[in-house]
Amino acid sequence: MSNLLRGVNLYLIGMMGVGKTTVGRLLAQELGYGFIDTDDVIVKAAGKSINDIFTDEGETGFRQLESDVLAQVCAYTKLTIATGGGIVLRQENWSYLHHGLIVWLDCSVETIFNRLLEDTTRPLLQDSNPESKLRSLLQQRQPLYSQADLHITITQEQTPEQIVATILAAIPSVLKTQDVQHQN
Ligand SMILES: Nc1ncnc2c1ncn2[C@@H]1O[C@H](COP(=O)(O)OP(=O)(O)OP(=O)(O)O)[C@@H](O)[C@H]1O
Ligand SMILES: O=C(O)C1=C[C@@H](O)[C@@H](O)[C@H](O)C1
Ligand SMILES: [Mg+2]
Repeated sequence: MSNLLRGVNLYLIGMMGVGKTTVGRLLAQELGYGFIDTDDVIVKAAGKSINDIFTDEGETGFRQLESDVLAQVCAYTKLTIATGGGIVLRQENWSYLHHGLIVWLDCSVETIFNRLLEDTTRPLLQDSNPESKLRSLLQQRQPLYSQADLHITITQEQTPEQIVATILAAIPSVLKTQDVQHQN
């Protein structure tokens, strides 16, 4: 599989909890690519948790760190990059994302809500009504996520391995479109 993308980076975007980190790690193995998670890089660089970054520097401070990390990461090749759920919010980030192939992982709010019920590491979900917060975030972000090259809809039952197989099977169709575009 290592030749499938010819070294072009693959960016996973989508709502928090959809599985970008989980799927991205496996996908990188299948592609023979390195794996990077922008949230992890931010936490290491800042020396504190995402919750603490939001508390100390606000969402604006976090988004700046996120853009800085993305700008650095996109200088490399042969990477699968799991992004944070809000990476799509800043327009400048799109110029970095478009260096690679962008895959939107999409699933229902119910699935995300069930997965993150006990999880306190997503500051934007520390809300009196996290399910409604998820719905409004998705409504706001859907037009942005839909700018991805590939839209992969996943069901609650699909395993990470099955999702990886679905993505790998869909990649050639997108590459063909891009090749055709280059010829025109
Ligand atoms: N296909 C799956 N089936 C069952 N559980 C899953 C699946 N994918 C991810 N999970 C679980 O859902 C939770 C969230 O997954 P993950 O951290 O990969 O999401 P994410 O998209 O990276 O979220 P964030 O944007 O917050 O980083 C984790 O507990 C993970 O184990
Ligand atoms: O959806 C979001 O805005 C976020 C998702 C996570 O990946 C983290 O980047 C952070 O919790 C913010
Ligand atoms: Mg993640």
